[in-house]
Amino acid sequence: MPDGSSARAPVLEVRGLRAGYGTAPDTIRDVSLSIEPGQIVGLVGESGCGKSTLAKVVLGLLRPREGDVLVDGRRWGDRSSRDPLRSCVQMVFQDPYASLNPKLTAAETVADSFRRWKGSSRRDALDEARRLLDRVGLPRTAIDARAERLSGGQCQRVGVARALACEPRLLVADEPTSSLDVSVQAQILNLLLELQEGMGMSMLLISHDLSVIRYMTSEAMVMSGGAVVEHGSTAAMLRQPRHPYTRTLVESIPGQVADWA
Ligand SMILES: Nc1ncnc2c1ncn2[C@@H]1O[C@H](COP(=O)(O)OP(=O)(O)OP(=O)(O)O)[C@@H](O)[C@H]1O
Repeated sequence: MPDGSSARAPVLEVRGLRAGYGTAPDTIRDVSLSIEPGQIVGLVGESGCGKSTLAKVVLGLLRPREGDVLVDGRRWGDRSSRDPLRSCVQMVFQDPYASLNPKLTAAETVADSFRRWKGSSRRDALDEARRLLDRVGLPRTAIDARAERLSGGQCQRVGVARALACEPRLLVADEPTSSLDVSVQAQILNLLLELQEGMGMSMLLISHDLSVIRYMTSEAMVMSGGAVVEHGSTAAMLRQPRHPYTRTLVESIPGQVADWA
């Protein structure tokens, strides 16, 4: 390209997005962002500012009122369940217990994904699931245990493996560690980093915890009241927040900011 920039399309491009529920006013407005291949972008903001709403639009679960969502340069418009783009964007949920069927084993849960997205036979899907669960660090003894018997961290590893079964281009992780014990949070964040590096996957990481955003991302955006109020280098944003809301956010955790300085 003449300007020397990469010829590869961003994995996710969101332009001028406006979205909301029913007849209520817009929940999010004028949201634009771009995520390059292999990049993790952080999204932070107060409760109710519209982070999950943006995630729903990116996942194709909520139709935007205005604007475009492109995945790998292709319009994310048709919400048909057969749309191959659906498999390109996967989600890791906040509450790993609630997101799994408690009666299915870890292997059965992930095998379901292989059958659904790759059309694998039951036996092949279980083999593939066991290999993937091993890769995400689930202990062998837990692979054939029902989800209801697993710890929160183990359930989240199953949730991650389930999302990875279709080799997504983009993982949307909505508060993936906020319901886990502090001791387990770092393990799951490191797992996500390892997988992102190993698979070249991109990630939109949603968190209200600035230390998580700091640890995981080099670029982040801050939302407030449904709009993006700051967007840029994570380190610069934490050192010198420009928007009053970002300043409030950073100042509310003085101990952590001092550690990062
Ligand atoms: N299904 C829905 N129907 C109607 N309103 C909704 C729906 N889901 C969310 N909202 C509203 O949209 C606004 C934004 O919610 P959203 O879940 O996107 O915020 P959030 O930033 O993810 O919050 P949190 O950090 O608490 O998860 C809130 O006022 C919420 O009540």
